[in-house]
Amino acid sequence: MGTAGEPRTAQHVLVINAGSSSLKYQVVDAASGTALASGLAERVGQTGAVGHLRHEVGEDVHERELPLPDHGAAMAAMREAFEAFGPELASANLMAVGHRVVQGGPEFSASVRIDAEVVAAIEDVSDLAPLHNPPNLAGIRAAQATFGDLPQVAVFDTAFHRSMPAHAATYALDREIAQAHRVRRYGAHGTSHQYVARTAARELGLAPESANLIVFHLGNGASATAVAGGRSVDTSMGLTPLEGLVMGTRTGDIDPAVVFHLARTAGMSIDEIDTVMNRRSGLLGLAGSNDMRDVVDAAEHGDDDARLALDVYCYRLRKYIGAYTAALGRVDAVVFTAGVGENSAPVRAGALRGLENLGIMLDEAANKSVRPGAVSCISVQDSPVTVLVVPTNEEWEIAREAARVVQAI
Ligand SMILES: Nc1ncnc2c1ncn2[C@@H]1O[C@H](COP(=O)(O)OP(=O)(O)O)[C@@H](O)[C@H]1O
Ligand SMILES: CC(=O)OP(=O)(O)O
Ligand SMILES: [Mg+2]
Repeated sequence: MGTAGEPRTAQHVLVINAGSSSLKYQVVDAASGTALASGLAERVGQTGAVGHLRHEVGEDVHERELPLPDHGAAMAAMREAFEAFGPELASANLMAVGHRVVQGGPEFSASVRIDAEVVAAIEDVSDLAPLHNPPNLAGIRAAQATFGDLPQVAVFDTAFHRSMPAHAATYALDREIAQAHRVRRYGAHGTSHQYVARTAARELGLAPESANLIVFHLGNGASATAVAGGRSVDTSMGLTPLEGLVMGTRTGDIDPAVVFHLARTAGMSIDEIDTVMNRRSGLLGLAGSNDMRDVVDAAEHGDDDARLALDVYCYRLRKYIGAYTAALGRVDAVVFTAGVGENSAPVRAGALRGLENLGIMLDEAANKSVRPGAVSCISVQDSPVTVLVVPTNEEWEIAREAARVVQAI
């Protein structure tokens, strides 16, 4: 993160990422990526829990407990924190509010200025990202009420993946049913994949239009994207962010018949199965924690459940490397990003184990000495496929998109 107190330009964007029980925010200079302030409101709308707000300006951290019954209250608390601790949030030095929106559906292939029609369209596709879009919309409404004088821009997780060819986006499901209900692969994390792909191409000395990459965004949610010539040509998340890789609490790929089986033989309702597969599975379901640090630690101390969870997680990554190598034909680099991808050497090593025949040769020492926050090359010098760790910066990408949309108007 950069420092406060730099000269004010007209490039400052307030970036909002509203999750189901949280509100993350940053004021970012779209031109430089410098974050002037950032914060996190947690336990939003959780009955019986007291909310928590953490507001950071440079080195200063301000924390506070207070009731946060909804995203409107979180937005108000954020505004109070800016008033008390800075920086000033006047429209004179803020050009836009940029919102992360996970699902843009078939409608949106690029970022847009938010108006009533856009809000209605985001609402219309909420059933395609039931865990993500409703809180994203709550964040938009709260920001409109609080910062009505500023342009608001929606930046969609799905937009980068709209370039996917039909053969990657189409499920072999009854065509009429699929069309009637807009069932196809949409993907997610596109803002991160786009930022990381561009940064990786630069690191490789390639023009973005000529880089072929396999990008792994491994956070709490996790996804892989095959990037050909700078464009997404396949991605592991599908209709919703449940498909694909093993995640903190989500199953990723699973036989859909598991749903019928649990409904018929365990008597579980669709909502119960949804909750199990989205919130109680993945690393949490296999090893008792959704935090990869706990899982690696337990595995290293001989815990068999954690060992298996780690093996399942890494094996899934290896399978996607094989699949996307076939999809791309030529791979310039495999790229790791987000919380797990940037920080976990054992996961990166596990994902790349035994792939020398695909031209992927890890430098074990470089893998173990990756500096947090820096772009690193972790393959041996003559590895045909380069392996990179690239810190993601979704907030900067959202700020750039918001600035671009506002300047184009
Ligand atoms: N040193 C580390 N080793 C392994 N995993 C880590 C480390 N630091 C963070 N993580 C993982 O990163 C995850 C969060 O990643 P992040 O990209 O911040 O996710 P999200 O944006 O989805 O909340 C945590 O759940 C944790 O498992
Ligand atoms: C789409 C998605 O999974 O997002 P997150 O990783 O923020 O949960
Ligand atoms: Mg994230």
